[in-house]
Amino acid sequence: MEGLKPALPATAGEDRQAWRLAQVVHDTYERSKLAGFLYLFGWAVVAWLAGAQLFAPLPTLVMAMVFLVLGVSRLLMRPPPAEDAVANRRWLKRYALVLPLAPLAWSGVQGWMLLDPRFGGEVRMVSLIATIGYATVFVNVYTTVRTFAVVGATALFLPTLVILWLDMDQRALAVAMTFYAVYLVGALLRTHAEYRRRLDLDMALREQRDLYEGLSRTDPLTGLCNRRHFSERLDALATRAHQDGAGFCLLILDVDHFKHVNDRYGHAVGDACLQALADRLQQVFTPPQCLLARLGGEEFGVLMQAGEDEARRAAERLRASLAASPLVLDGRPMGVTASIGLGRFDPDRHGDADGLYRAVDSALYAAKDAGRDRIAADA
Ligand SMILES: Nc1nc2c(ncn2[C@@H]2O[C@H](COP(=O)(O)OP(=O)(O)OP(=O)(O)O)[C@@H](O)[C@H]2O)c(=O)[nH]1
Repeated sequence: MEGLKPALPATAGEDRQAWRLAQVVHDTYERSKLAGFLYLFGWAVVAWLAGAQLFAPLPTLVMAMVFLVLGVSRLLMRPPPAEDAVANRRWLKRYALVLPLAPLAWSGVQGWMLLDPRFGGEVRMVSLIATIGYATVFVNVYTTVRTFAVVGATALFLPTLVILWLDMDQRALAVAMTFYAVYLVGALLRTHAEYRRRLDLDMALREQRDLYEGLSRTDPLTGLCNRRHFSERLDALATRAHQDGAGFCLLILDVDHFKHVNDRYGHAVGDACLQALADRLQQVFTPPQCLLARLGGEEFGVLMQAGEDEARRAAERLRASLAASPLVLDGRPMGVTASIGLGRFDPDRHGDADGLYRAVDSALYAAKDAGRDRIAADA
């Protein structure tokens, strides 16, 4: 059975961290899930251009299979549920091992193409352009985690750079590629910083939304739910009761002669009294079984996922507690009593949430008429 916990306004620090982690995991997966197949495509193009399937059929096929398997393994590594921070952390660690494998394998075939004259100058040039392209994609796409981008781009670029620098005939290319590598480092730092800023902004917006959502449901004086949220939950419970017969009770509590408190001690003391009463109510009607709200003035409502007997016992506990020990305001005792109306939702009799509310309100008035400080049930 779904609990009746009130929605909390603020996002806790731990929750914030988990959200951020889940976002990084989600973005990393979405950006990279198909990129692994780019290497397979690149290899198919250069191998076909060079006719590698004719002069080295087995290595050509093996490398194609390697790129295929690495592409599929990325695709299959679906992220865990966002709320499971431990699983998300584990996923990132495992992904950090899988992600650089494809660039590393590409680096291997790139080295082969540079060192084996059968590939020819044109194919070498195409493969170098592909290497530059892959490294550029890496620093732009995997900036979700800076280490991913650094390790991937290094795996792609470094072996090629070393081979080019060692070959006296390729010095011009080596210089050009080195300049590009330096540019990539700058681009990586910038895109990573931009990604972090975007996450910060998303987080701030999410917190603002949570805050306003929380405020729109909360009574500012007592911190309990407000009438609007209470009515929504009451409607939802009544609708569900029609569907699956899940029973629940409504209690409406009204402080007796509250006007006297205000008249005698002033409005500020009256406010403190309502706050102290809200605290006392929370000791008796606890979530997730109960949802508590201030309906307005000195009137409170309780939704309780329980039968009528249990609701009546809880109401009696509250009434007895108020009678036995006064509220304490600033160290001073303040004795108040309350009248309580209660009723269990009966779809046939009440029809809908409004029907139940009217019936319980009548029970409350009956309790007032009968002398206050008592509980009356909807007949
Ligand atoms: N301090 C304070 N008083 C409030 C607030 N809202 C309503 N009240 C007061 O609550 C009192 C309600 O008075 P009545 O409706 O006559 O009810 P009562 O005096 O409790 O009498 P019974 O309900 O018949 O037992 C009024 O004096 C209102 O001014 C509030 O937010 N703070």
